[in-house]
Amino acid sequence: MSDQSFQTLGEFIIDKQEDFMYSTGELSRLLSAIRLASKVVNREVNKAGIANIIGKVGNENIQGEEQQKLDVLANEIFIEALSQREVVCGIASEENDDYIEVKTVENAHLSKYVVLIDPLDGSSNIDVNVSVGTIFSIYRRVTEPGTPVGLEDFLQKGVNQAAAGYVVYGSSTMIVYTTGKGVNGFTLDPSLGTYYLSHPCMEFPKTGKIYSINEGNYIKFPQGVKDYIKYCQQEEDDRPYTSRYIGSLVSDFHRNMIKGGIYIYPSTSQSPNGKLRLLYECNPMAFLAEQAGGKCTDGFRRIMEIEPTELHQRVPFFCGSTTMVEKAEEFMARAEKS
Ligand SMILES: O=P(O)(O)OC[C@H]1O[C@](O)(COP(=O)(O)O)[C@@H](O)[C@@H]1O
Ligand SMILES: [Mg+2]
Ligand SMILES: [Mg+2]
Repeated sequence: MSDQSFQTLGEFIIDKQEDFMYSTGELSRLLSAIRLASKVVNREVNKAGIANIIGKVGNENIQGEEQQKLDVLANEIFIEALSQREVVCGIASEENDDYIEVKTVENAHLSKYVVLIDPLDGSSNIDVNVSVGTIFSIYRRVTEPGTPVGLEDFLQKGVNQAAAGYVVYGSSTMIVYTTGKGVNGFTLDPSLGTYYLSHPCMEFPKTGKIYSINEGNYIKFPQGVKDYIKYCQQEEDDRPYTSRYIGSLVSDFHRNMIKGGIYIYPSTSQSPNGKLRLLYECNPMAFLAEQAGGKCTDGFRRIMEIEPTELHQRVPFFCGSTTMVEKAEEFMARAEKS
């Protein structure tokens, strides 16, 4: 089957506009801006070793993490692409302390969308040529278009997302996203610079044999997580499961969605809310997981029902094949009672 027979992402975005009765095309233009930015980041990631974009910049972001050069570059590329078009009125990013009100183009304040991004996910893997990603979450603002953007436009429950997705810069580069009508994946043909629909209607297998967790933190994990890891390693039924942990949320999630599996970043004795950020890591992945028939909780509560209180707040994260997440929750509830 030649490239031409695959639907392009551009065609798909336009076609799917009809799904929304009163569509103005604004969301389509916003998704197209993300598509463009992902190609620019892809070009930089592919030549990272020879383009002096490996290593640290020497600053810390608001999370207290040392920023990698590619964190900063990817952040600039996405903010540039989004703020040069009248598609968003506000942007929040892992790499910016506060949200940005877009004033670079005349009518940006009339836009009804805000975007939250993790411009480069899996930063610890940049220097070692292991796949990394970008994560995005899109909301309709709650304040009136034409009025100043406010924090309340960003601090919305995940259930309010208009769209969410990720880009994985791996052996091939893919965009995977949802607008609440299923999950579709598109592969970039670098020779043409075009994304093609390669993974229509992606679905999490109901169960799987892969568990993804940083076992190096084992002693700091809650008892319920320790018990679940033991369960995964027992020789019984279809177990032991296989342990796979890339250390890039996007890549671990992507593999588990295709093969069946669970990714866990729990609370630890040091960080009671774990590491991952609710608004631009957990909510978008939860929206995708649920749209693909999977499940996503903090071990007890549905991630997308959590009421956000801060832009960079963290939550424990259990995400993947429904049966596996429910089993992990069983161990969490049991440990909680004992
Ligand atoms: O090294 P750890 O503690 O296991 O953390 C790895 C996790 O942290 C992250 O790198 C956090 O994301 P960022 O790289 O965007 O900060 C996830 O992608 C990954 O799953
Ligand atoms: Mg991340
Ligand atoms: Mg990041």
